[in-house]
Amino acid sequence: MSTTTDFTLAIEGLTVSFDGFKAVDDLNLYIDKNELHVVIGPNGAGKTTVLDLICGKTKATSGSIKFLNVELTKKPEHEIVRAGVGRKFQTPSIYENLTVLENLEVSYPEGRGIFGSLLFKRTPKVMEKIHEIANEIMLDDALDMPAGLLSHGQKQWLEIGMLLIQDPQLLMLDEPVAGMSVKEREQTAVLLNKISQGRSVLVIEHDMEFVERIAHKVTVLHQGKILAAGDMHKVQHDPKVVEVYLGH
Ligand SMILES: Nc1ncnc2c1ncn2[C@@H]1O[C@H](COP(=O)(O)OP(=O)(O)OP(=O)(O)O)[C@@H](O)[C@H]1O
Repeated sequence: MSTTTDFTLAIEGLTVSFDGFKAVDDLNLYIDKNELHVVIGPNGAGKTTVLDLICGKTKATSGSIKFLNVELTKKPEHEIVRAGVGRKFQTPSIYENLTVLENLEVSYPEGRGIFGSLLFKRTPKVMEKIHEIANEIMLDDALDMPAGLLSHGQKQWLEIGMLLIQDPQLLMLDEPVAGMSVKEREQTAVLLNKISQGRSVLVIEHDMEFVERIAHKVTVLHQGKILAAGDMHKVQHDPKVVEVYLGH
């Protein structure tokens, strides 16, 4: 049996109040290495707030977030990123005027962002990593293309690549397939499956067909609390989940 210390992410008793309103209320959530965990739930359930708490954008009122056994709740956002937590927001934040290759290059840990990259050397090690990631995100044929010309789905993959190149141990994605075509959704499912190998992935998603394809475990949030948790089959057939979420 796993103990708390074996988990990549162990959240216990996590609570945040906004003017007395508990957006997240005494949450416990554990994610293993190689696990792709999906959080679902109705609008306003607290899903985005959980990601905000993990990445340090919002500070917890009480409770604990342990990442690889290190307490995150008191750390500033940049230290949490450096510790190995990557987060992708819904709208991609890529550099549209730079090529795919340059976008990956500026995201390389020693690239130090867009200004540092002026002094940055394209060593064989860096180029190898860029090609490896480009291949993984299905953009190896588009390396010299300005990112602004990519399709919506490809822009999302590029941003995932920009996180992967930093080799995070926990990757968090907020509605990764919103606005994607059917084919892009299928390709994204394969991609997420691949990138969960060797790390932990936490996804917020509303598209249940997609959740069914990717989730190893599902947590259903409702009014800041866990309504149900377990594998997809279990939560899908939970009468409480059907009542507040899936039945609508
Ligand atoms: N900084 C904040 N100040 C005040 N209230 C907030 C703040 N952040 C979130 N909330 C409230 O907390 C609740 C949970 O919001 P959250 O965005 O986490 O829900 P969600 O499950 O992600 O919803 P959706 O599916 O619509 O994105 C909402 O009622 C929201 O208005």
